[in-house]
Amino acid sequence: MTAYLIRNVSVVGGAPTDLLIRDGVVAETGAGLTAPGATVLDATGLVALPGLVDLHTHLREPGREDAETVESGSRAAALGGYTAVCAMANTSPVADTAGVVEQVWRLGREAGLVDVQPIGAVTVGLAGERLAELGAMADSAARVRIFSDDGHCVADPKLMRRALEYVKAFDGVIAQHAEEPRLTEGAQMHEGEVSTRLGLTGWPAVAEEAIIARDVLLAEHVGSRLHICHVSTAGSVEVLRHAKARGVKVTAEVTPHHLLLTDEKATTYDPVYKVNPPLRTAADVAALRAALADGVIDIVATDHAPHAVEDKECEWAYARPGMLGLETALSIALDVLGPQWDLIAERMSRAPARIAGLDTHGLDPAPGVPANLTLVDPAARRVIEPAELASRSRNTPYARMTLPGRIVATFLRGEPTVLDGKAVK
Ligand SMILES: NC(=O)N[C@@H](CC(=O)O)C(=O)O
Repeated sequence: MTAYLIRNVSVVGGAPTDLLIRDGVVAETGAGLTAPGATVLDATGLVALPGLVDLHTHLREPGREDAETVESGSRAAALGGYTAVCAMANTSPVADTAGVVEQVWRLGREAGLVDVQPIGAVTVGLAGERLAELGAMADSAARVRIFSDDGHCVADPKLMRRALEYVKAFDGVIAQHAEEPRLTEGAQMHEGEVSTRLGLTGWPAVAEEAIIARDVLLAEHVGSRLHICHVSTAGSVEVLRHAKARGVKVTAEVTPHHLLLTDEKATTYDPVYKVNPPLRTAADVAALRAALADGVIDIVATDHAPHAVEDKECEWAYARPGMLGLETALSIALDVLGPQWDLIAERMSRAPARIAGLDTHGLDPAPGVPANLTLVDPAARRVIEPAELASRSRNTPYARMTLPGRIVATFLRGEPTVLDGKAVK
């Protein structure tokens, strides 16, 4: 194994120091280290963060390998500074059995670019009718701890209650896609002034808020862990604030796009801006940013949702919802939060690792810690060119935008997956 001596790096925003990486761990830190035989990287001006952890990634394999594979999504993740991603269950077949989650887990190991932690479906086929084999997925080689029907809401309150009760046995968590389906029938975008102007059927904020309110009460009642996917409204933030003040075991994520973009984008009729939940108003964006800063929202999760060209470059009504996220998330966080490195490390690495139970991730670089880390150049600016992305899909909402920050290197267990801003394999 090659040793790496990273010179003059700011660890999570601290004073510059050297980091020696050897045998998969951070072996030493301090000024002026020497290490004969080590590969030296001059990291002057760079910031080292614990490798980012994405709690919400769609890798599309099995089933839609034309849009993404475990390998292409893993490469996109590494280039985005990630060392672990949690793969959503809405594949084809659905990841609702030990066999499918083990397949995804094994493909992740073979790609070897990030740790791929499969998420299991809550209900068979995401159909919302009966519970999937949660225990078998938990006991499988993939050791599933997060369960989600993401893309669909677990709408039946009795099933949701049973799922919450069931996963307590292995400290699991139910990640809810909060969308009351009766309130979003035919919805095309956020329900509000813009949808009225465009004459498009709206997805009202209350469809999200009502499910979150119900589920925090259920989680409190049964004493279970609940996680809320892609929170998108100011009202949801208030419900979560209330629940957390009561001591409910609830965590929540926000996506980069909900921190930056608004429903005004729909006026372009460009389906790249169609996403679920939809882009909301500027007031929602402001509330989400404040909640991310004060901790009511625990983490940034990408909801990386690759889609093939034919599913995106069509009329708005026929386009699939979803946006790419892995290769741009850190830049959006930097844009929105500024160089608050400790906050970025907390919201994009430490907290998601804790929620997912990934105990070798989310640890600040320090002696003895597994060398899962990323080096960021905060001064760099880059223009997003869809054709240059590692994802198999092209549906980024940031095409040709200039964004701050660049991932220079990523290390997974001491081996570089990205060097000089390029994937190593
Ligand atoms: N977030 C999205 O817009 N899309 C997700 C699933 C979903 O939540 O609809 C996808 O899998 O494409």
